[in-house]
Amino acid sequence: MSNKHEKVWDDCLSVIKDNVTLQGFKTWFEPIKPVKLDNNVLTIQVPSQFFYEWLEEHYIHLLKKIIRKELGDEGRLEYSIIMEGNYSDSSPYTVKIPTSNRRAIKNPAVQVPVNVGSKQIKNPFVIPGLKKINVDSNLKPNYSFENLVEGDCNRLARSAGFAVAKNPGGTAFNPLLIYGSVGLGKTHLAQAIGIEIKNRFENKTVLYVESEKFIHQFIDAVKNNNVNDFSHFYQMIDVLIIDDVQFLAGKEKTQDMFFHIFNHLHQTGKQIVLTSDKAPVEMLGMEQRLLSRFKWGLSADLQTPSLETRIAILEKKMYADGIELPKDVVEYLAYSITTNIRELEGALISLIAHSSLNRKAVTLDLAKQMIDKFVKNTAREVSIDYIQKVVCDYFDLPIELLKSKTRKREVVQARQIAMFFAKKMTKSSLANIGMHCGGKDHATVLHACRTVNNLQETDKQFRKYLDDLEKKLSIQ
Ligand SMILES: Nc1ncnc2c1ncn2[C@@H]1O[C@H](COP(=O)(O)OP(=O)(O)OP(=O)(O)O)[C@@H](O)[C@H]1O
Repeated sequence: MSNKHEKVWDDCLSVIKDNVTLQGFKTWFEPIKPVKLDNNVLTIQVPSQFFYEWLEEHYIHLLKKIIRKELGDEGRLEYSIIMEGNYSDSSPYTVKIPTSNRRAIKNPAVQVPVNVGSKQIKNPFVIPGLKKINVDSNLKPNYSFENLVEGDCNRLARSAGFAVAKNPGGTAFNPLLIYGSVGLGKTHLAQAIGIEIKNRFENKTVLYVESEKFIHQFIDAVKNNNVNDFSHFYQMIDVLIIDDVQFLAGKEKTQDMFFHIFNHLHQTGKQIVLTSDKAPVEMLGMEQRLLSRFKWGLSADLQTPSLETRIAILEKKMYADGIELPKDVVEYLAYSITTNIRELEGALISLIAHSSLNRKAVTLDLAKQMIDKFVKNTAREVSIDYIQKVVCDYFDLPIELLKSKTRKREVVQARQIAMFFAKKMTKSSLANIGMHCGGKDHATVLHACRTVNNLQETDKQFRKYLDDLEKKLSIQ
């Protein structure tokens, strides 16, 4: 016949089983051993301090309820924690904390002495680094799939991400590596996957972590002899999202640890999502065995968005924030900032802030002043598209005509002017300019530039057109 403490714990387990997922039960309750029952205090033995913290963070209410039910209002629970590397040792240390004492965990400054044989340990609840991990809370609700505008630039990565979210760990895209240059939406997409998984599979543990944080947690774990807890923690995750994995380059020990975590997760059918600013082939300082694993799944890149996608992103953002702006301002922003969506959003925000602080309406002129300052330090030139748009607006012509092969006089002149400014204000080759302007060759562009130069010397009205247009196009 089992002892009283075993019987009580058995009864507790049968209630717990009905209230947690099977996976949660296996992971967090099966390893627990009841130790004793004294004066309505049930002591249970848990495999590590981290394990104890986890129970307190995630199952406190359930445990309290059950203990009260089993042992009455005076019932309490105490943990006996097995020290690191001592799993089956019979000399665990006991944390004399009832389940209701959460202060010790929430506030690391609280000193709680714990007896370990004759030694006193202070702050047994603080596992530097690990303390800061808050599973599931690292997902920002705004970074959802709904808010991620789809375009040619991200179609593959986005749909692979969505497939992963529908079936985490169950597709060939494991790991899913999303790469691309700065500010193109890697974090947004990686988080969208996490959010979608949480929406679809409530019980899955999703963790988003920046690689730098992972590195620091690991360093702290080494310093504090908590490496087992660290790896145990990461091996429990169902969906591990590591952002900016390129920062692991050159960090051999961390890569080693990550390699083991990766293998464990992959073998147990867990999903891994990685982001990087480089393709795997370009990641110098990364161990070969890790690189080859990165290539097991799918590497999908994010490209710079097209003009239409940039406009759609701005419109989505404005809609979400309840902002309305004149169409030409939105277009100007999208035309001006081409390679970084974060900058594009930043420009929009500064513009709105500036206009509301100074109580000025947002006009194209204001946008120009602001944006030109905003992107001063980034390599920037007006695009051929923008020049064509401004020229067509000025002459009130549809842009399609300018891009067509028509030889109507007024269209030819506008086209030549657009070519002239494109040559003057962009680094595009003559051939490229020609291609944008009705599929002309480089000689036609050269001819256009000469014609415009000649006309501005001889025709006053024509020179006025050029001055007006130059002002509109100018970057201060
Ligand atoms: N397709 C998109 N639709 C809507 N917003 C987007 C899109 N792509 C990026 N963004 C927005 O652009 C901003 C920058 O994106 P994010 O931080 O994900 O870029 P990143 O590639 O991770 O950058 P970094 O390389 O600096 O880490 C975010 O506010 C994000 O919401």
